Amino acid sequence: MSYLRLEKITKRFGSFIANDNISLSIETGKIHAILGENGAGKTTLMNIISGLYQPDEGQIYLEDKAVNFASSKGAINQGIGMIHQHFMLVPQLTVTENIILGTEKSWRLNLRQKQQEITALSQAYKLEIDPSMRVADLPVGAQQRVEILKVLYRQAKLLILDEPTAVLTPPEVKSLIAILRQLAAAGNTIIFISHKLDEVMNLCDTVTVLRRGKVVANTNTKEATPQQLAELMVGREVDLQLNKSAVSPGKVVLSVQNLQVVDERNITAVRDVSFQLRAGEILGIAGVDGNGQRELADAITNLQSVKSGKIDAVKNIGYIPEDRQKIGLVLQFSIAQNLILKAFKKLPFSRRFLLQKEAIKNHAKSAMQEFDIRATGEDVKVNQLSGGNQQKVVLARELTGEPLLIVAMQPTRGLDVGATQAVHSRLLAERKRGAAILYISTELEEVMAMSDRIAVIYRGEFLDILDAATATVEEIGLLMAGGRGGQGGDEGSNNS
Ligand SMILES: Nc1ncnc2c1ncn2[C@@H]1O[C@H](COP(=O)(O)OP(=O)(O)OP(=O)(O)O)[C@@H](O)[C@H]1O
Repeated sequence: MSYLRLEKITKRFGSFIANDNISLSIETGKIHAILGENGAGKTTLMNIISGLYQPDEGQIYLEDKAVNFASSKGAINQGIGMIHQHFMLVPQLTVTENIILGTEKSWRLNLRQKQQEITALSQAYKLEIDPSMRVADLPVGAQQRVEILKVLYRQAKLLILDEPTAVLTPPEVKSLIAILRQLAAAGNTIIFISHKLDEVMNLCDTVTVLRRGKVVANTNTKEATPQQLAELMVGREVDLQLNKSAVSPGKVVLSVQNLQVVDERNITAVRDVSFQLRAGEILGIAGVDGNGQRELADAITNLQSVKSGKIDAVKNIGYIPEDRQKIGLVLQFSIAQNLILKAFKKLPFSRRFLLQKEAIKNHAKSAMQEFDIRATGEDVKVNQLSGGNQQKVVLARELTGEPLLIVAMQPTRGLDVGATQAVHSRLLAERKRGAAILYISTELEEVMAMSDRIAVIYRGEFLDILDAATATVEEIGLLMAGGRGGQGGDEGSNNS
């Protein structure tokens, strides 16, 4: 029997159709993937299933019964649990407090009893967690387990996970996959949104592919190849291979000597780091999240002061920060405004202190075309864009103006296969032009494919700098875990 069935769901934002006549059905106990390009309508559809939005047309059925949710509370009451991409936990509260938040009606709260209940629940589903810990002190993977426990505590039977692996380290991804398999085996139904085709192939039983708001395929994953799914998503042939040409490095563009940086809590985040980066070269930085990458990138781009050591860098730097919502974008501004954040005082955007509307508009139009930013117009506010399209706005701004140094931190996080491929080839073209690139990513395969040399960062230190042509996954993987082996599950020194 189908647990969830959608019939002809349509959702419009003004004249824009985000979900167009969507029908699909998921059987009880199955793991179902939703695939689609950035802006294809995946999150909108999930928001409808979880009661946050109401469809303009169409009907939702749970176990063949028609249901209508007036709010997310209504959906939760019917056993639908949404695990968001950006966690909705209160960092200052403990795991237990976060889980029971909003569910307790009684005045007399027995926290110890609740803690025991939550321990039992976490053991039943093998969701390792200490219920008395403060959420702020947990690594990202553990915070996600709290989110999952929170919906299980509310007796969710259908769990929706929106790009759950985007923020996880490889060991955390492995553990999440095991958890999801177990939840499905226990009779829960799961919807899994991801841009990573290998994860979808490995984990999911069935898949729906969306393109521009419409269903283009409903199929069993076993009956499809990653290549076919990618092509269904983007509607054309895609080349999943990178074509990297040989470039001989030029003059030194960035030189870092004995750099020490402390984080916001005054803890040393970058320790005695030294390296040089030349024009036309990509230095990859591999490492588990939270090992000083962000502080290093912020120091090089002048966003964070250094404690000691020296950075000599060119002035013209493009920075793609990790957290686009906090430092990459002004969410209340339009696409056009965000695209000129760095250059609004300059010609042609400003003349005698007057903003030049036409020039700003034309610039936005061509950037949107070049970077394939999908929106109805350049005056759309960035907070109305899908996650992937927000990332493209940052890329478009930072790569315009031929920067000599590009610091790219997780530049493809949240991007679909087509956009990821476009970013990779764009960065390789920038390298060919002579830009020096610092490519920081927790995705080992991506670092290996893009880089000329690879530095491995662990607890703020560069443990080694290897030649990408000869380095092996095993070698780098071992260094990422501290180089001494047996620490494969390390989740980093902090949870930034
Ligand atoms: N509140 C809103 N107002 C106007 N347009 C919106 C709103 N929410 C979403 N959209 C538009 O609907 C489309 C679908 O967005 P949605 O977030 O569902 O995409 P997605 O498939 O989840 O993309 P991504 O992979 O980038 O997260 C996008 O073009 C987006 O700009």
